[in-house]
Amino acid sequence: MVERERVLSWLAENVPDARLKHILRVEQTAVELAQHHGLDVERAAQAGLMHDLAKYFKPQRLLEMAEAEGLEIDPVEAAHPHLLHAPASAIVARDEFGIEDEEVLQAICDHTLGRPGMGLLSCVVFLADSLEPGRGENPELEALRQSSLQDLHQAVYLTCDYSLKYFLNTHRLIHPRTVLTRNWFLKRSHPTNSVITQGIEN
Ligand SMILES: Nc1ncnc2c1ncn2[C@@H]1O[C@H](COP(=O)(O)OP(=O)(O)O)[C@@H](O)[C@H]1O
Repeated sequence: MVERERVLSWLAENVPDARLKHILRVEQTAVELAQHHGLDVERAAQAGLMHDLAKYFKPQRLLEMAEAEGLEIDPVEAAHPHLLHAPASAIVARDEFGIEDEEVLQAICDHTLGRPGMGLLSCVVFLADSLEPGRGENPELEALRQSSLQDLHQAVYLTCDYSLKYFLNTHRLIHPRTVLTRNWFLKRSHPTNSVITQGIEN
């Protein structure tokens, strides 16, 4: 088990204070969600604490790490290497802190874009990152927080919808994996609803 103190002192050197506070809120939110849903609290805390290790790495460094790891780089990642901070954080967790738990590493890797079929620990960290209290208070966020307590799968696609609306409204490039994640969890949540799963034909 990695010493939390060692991760915290590494973070203090590598991310600004405001980000450290966000990270601690993500850790706490991930713990609460894991407790609520009967998941492994220790692993949720570990992934939450380490999800943004590489958040402040420079674009060139992120690209080099992704290439060295043999990761496929999507055109949106090539345009915005910052998106690679998620897989890069998993690499740091493994190489700097010796994390070997594949589920923890995967949850760190998928915290920004999700992934179709991702496991419940990944869902918890993905949701904790988007919904931790510092993300603000508005009726939509409050509804997402409620949803995350009721049904993790539903909360994932609703949170993707929330992010996608923001990206559309602000005219940003959208990484296709957010759409794939959203569709997978939407279908998973409504398997028999043909309007949702097949589209509206008329
Ligand atoms: N699906 C996506 N497509 C394009 N950009 C995205 C997508 N998801 C997140 N981003 C962008 O990537 C950056 C990192 O996202 P995130 O890890 O959620 O950041 P933060 O924790 O700083 O809010 C942000 O600048 C965000 O706008």
